[in-house]
Formats: sequence, C-alpha cells, structure tokens
Amino acid sequence: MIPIFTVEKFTANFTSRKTKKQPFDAEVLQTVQEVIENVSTRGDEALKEYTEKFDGGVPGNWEVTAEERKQAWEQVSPEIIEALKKAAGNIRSFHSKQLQQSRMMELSDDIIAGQLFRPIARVGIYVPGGKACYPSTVLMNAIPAVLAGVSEIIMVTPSRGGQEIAPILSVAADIAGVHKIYKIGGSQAIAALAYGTETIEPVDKIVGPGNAYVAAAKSLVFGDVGIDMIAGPSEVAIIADETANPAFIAADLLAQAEHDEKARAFLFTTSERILEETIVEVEKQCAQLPRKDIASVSLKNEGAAVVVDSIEEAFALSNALAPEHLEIQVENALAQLSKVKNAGSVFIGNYTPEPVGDYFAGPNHVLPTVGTARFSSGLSVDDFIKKTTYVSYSEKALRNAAPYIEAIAEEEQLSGHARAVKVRVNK
Ligand SMILES: NC(=O)c1ccc[n+]([C@@H]2O[C@H](COP(=O)([O-])OP(=O)(O)OC[C@H]3O[C@@H](n4cnc5c(N)ncnc54)[C@H](O)[C@@H]3O)[C@@H](O)[C@H]2O)c1
Ligand SMILES: N[C@H](CO)Cc1c[nH]c[nH+]1
Ligand SMILES: [Zn+2]
Repeated sequence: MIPIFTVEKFTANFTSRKTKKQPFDAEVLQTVQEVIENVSTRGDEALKEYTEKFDGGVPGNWEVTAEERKQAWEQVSPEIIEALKKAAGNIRSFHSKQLQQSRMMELSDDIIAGQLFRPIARVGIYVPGGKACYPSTVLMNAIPAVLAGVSEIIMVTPSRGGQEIAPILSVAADIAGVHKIYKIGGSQAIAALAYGTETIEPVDKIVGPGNAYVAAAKSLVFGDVGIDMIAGPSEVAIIADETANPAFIAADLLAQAEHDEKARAFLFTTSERILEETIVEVEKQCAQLPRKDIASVSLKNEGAAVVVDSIEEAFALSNALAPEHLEIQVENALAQLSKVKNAGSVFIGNYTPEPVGDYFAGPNHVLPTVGTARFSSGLSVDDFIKKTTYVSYSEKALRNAAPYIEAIAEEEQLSGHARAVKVRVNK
C-alpha cells in the first residue's frame, strides 16, 4: 500500500523545488480567486451562494448564538469536557512560556531604544470541518491568541449541509476563550474574514489549517490581512532503525494518512526488516480503521518508504523534505535532536506518537506543511503580537551621530535626510 522509493527517486519526487508538491493547483486557485472576488464585492449574498454550493446548505443564522453556546454544554459528555480542559491546561502552560514583555534598553547615557509588544486587535481562526471535526484545533488556534491579549477572536468552521456545528466545537471555543463563532467554511469564509460582509466584520489576521481551498484563499488575501502560514494537509516523516517497532510505525503513518486523501506519510529506515514488517502492519491495521478508504488512498498516492544507508542519510532526506511532523524512533532518539534542521514539530522516542502532540502535550499542532518548515514555524503566541521598535536621542547623542548619518544620507543622494539632522545640530 505504501510505495517504496530509492533515495534518488524520493529526492527527485519530493524534495526538488521543481517537482515538490504544491499546497494547491491552478484549478483550485482559479475557483478561489472567483470566490474571493465575489464575496469581497457582493458580501453576504455571495457568501450564501458559495456556502450552498460547497457545503450543501446554508445555516439559519451565521453566528452561533449565546443560547446555542450555552446549550452545547449539555450535549457533550463530562468525560470529553474534562479531556478538553486538561488538554487546554497543557496547551496554555506551554504557550504561556512564549510570552515576552515589551523592553526598553539604555544604549548609552542619552540614547534609549526599545520594543513595544502589542496584541493584534481582531483575529480570525479557521477550524477545518469538511472531513473531520477538530475541537483540538479550536484550542490550538485560540489559546495562544488569548494569551497574547487579542481582544476579538472570531472562529469560522463549516456547517455541513446547513446543519448546526458540532456542540463540542462550541464547548472547545468557550474553554479556549473564543468571542464569536460563524458557521461558514472554505475559501468563502476566508474571504468574509478578510474583507468583511454586511454581517461579518473584517479581521486583521487569519490563522489556522485547512484544505487546499482554504490554503489558496489564505495565500490570496495575504497582504490585505496577515496570515500565519500555509498549513495544509497533514504530514509525518518517521526515521526508524532496527530498534523501532513496526506496529508503532504503521499506526503512526496511518494516524496522519486518515486525515485526508492528500495527507502525506513517509518512512526512512536503515532496516530492510523494519520496512517489510511495517508494510504488513500497515495493511493489517488499515483494514481496522473506520477511515480506511481515506488512509489507503493517501498512503498509496502520497506516501513513500525509503531504505537508507545510515541515520545521517535519513536526516538528510528529512531535512530536505522539511516535514510538518518528524518522529524519531531510533536508539538514543533524544541524542539525535541536533541533526534536525527543518521540521514543524518533533516527536522523540518510541513512546511519543504524533497524536500526543495533536491533542495533549502542549506544543501547537498548527504547523507548516509542504516544505514550508524550511522558513516558517508552528503557531505560537508570537503570531498574535506586533513588535514596534522605538528610539529616543538627546541633543548630545544626535550631535555625536550626525557625521555618520549625514555621510550615509549623502551617499544615498538623499540630502533631505541629511538636512533633518543638520537643521538640529548646526543651530
Ligand atoms: N496542519 C495542521 O495544523 C492541520 C490541523 C488539522 C487539520 N489539518 C488538515 O486540514 C485539512 C482539513 O480539510 P477538510 O476538507 O476536512 O476541511 P476544511 O474546512 O479545510 O475544508 C472544507 C471546505 O472546503 C470547501 N470546499 C470543498 N470542496 C470544494 C470545492 N470543490 N470547491 C470549493 N470549495 C470547496 C468547502 O467550503 C468546505 O466547507 C486536512 O487536509 C487536514 O489534514 C491540518
Ligand atoms: N495532525 C493534525 C495536524 O497536521 C492535527 C490534528 C487535529 N486532530 C487530530 N490531528
Ligand atoms: Zn492528526
């Protein structure tokens, strides 16, 4: 079910810039361009049309009302509420360590400089809902925003066929501190958040994962609003040696593959035996999964297993791929951490399967995909903060700096810049 690749073929197919998977194709981009154009110009009317077309029905009211949010608590079991609260506590505790204070520095006796850290005012969070329901993504998106001090957190998630959203999403939103929930999804929701409609106020930044349509929409509205990253279909790469357990590896490959037909799962192993036994395990375990159809398509079309000569070669492949999740299932796994150059989040040792991070441990599960971990990072408190720098010079400090500033300004042929200094020091 999972195709076997040589190192050369894997490199050519998955890590070369020219052949590398793109988060969305031209057809998706064209559809999304049209959706954005229409929602930004025709507002609610277009939002309704696209919701009818792509989600199969329009909900009675866009916004989840206060009454609906209250009632949701009665529809979710106490065990699940407890699990969500416990997970939220871990996520809050991990992310609270990311908070930074504004800082003022005395660069010398008469020069002050610093950075003001200010929260973004209005943030939209996308919670996917086409193929699965993600209360965990509500927590991951909203908790860092609350910690950063965002004053309005607006969540969007698709309603299927015009029905109400799952009550657990509303409960998770309450636990995390979401202010408003709209029952809209896909590119039409991203357009509504970016440009506003008669009923939805525009936001300053949009964060959160989603399918190809959501990823394309986020990339198109970027500039008019901020975005966090392109967090598309889920990915995992597993580096395994002779000491790994094929049943564990197979379970972890399938855990990501079941998200989406476009999800990607990779195995890099130094052991032929591990590869063979993992292939058998994948067949066996996949047959037992309710979402076996999605998982098998994903593994067959998007997955790859590679036998490598050494752990170093496995890390070279993984670093070139820059996977969303990297699992290290080798002897002395923690000691290998220094070999990681590009990855969204790392899971170390045989007893840290990736779902520990999806739901519970504390680090964020909204992570860069399709190689973007080469230059971007998982969602964090920083995504919700703007950093404004400032400086203050005394007259004496400006006099000391004047010759240098004037020299550079004249070299750039910007005499007006030089004059703004001269006029003060040549009095
Ligand atoms: N990277 C992460 O942090 C992370 C976390 C959770 C989920 N995910 C990924 O997010 C994705 C969620 O995808 P999903 O589909 O379940 O939910 P989704 O909410 O992202 O997408 C569903 C929406 O897409 C739109 N859509 C569907 N088909 C369309 C079409 N033909 N034309 C225009 N619009 C269309 C619809 O409006 C629908 O509401 C999965 O790939 C999953 O792996 C990633
Ligand atoms: N693995 C997903 C990120 O790629 C996150 C998630 C949410 N629920 C389950 N898994
Ligand atoms: Zn997952």
